Amino acid sequence: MARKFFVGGNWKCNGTSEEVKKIVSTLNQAEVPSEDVVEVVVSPPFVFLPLVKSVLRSDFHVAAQNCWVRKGGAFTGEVSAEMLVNLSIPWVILGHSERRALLNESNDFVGDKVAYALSQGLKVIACVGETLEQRESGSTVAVVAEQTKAIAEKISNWDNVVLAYEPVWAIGTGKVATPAQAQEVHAELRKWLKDNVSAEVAASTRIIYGGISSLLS
Ligand SMILES: O=C(CO)COP(=O)(O)O
Repeated sequence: MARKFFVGGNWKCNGTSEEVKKIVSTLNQAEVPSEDVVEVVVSPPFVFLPLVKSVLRSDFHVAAQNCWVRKGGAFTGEVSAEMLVNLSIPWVILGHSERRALLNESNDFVGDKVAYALSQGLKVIACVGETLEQRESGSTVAVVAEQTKAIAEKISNWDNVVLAYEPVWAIGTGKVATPAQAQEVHAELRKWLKDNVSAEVAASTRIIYGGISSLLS
């Protein structure tokens, strides 16, 4: 079966409620192919999730940008997977490079988060990607494979996972990966899934690119 296209917008830690409403109103007027062809998901900061969900067209969906690694409780400042499910937030981004780098989220921790979020019924956009230093030293494939392995070891069903290849050097830097550079790593990730998970998972898992596209430059 063909993989459905997936387009996501990560709004990061930006926006006011007025700005958020404006962006949603623009998105609501956009002409895009039907939901059967392309899934469109936007990811506002936590506090705007209910607002965005209430005004966003019904064929587009929302994603949280993070969630806690296990059941909620005494974890000040965190938001649990259960809370997202309770508010019918279908998606969550996990393992974003900004959180890996700035908040020291390890491969293991991200793997645990992905497993827990999936166990609660969330769909996960799991991010992997190498730094510029890692790319220049030739370890891109090893780095993304290690990050993917930490997830693969903890989950048994990939149906609700979208793998996002987001090279750190192309995130928020204005630098862009060429389509060929993105495709090369996507192919390696698909091969990794085939060799280490299964041919079915390799064929069905959507792998997307994150970072400013060279198509936009
Ligand atoms: O982080 C991103 C997607 O998750 C993309 O970031 P930029 O658009 O800032 O490069």
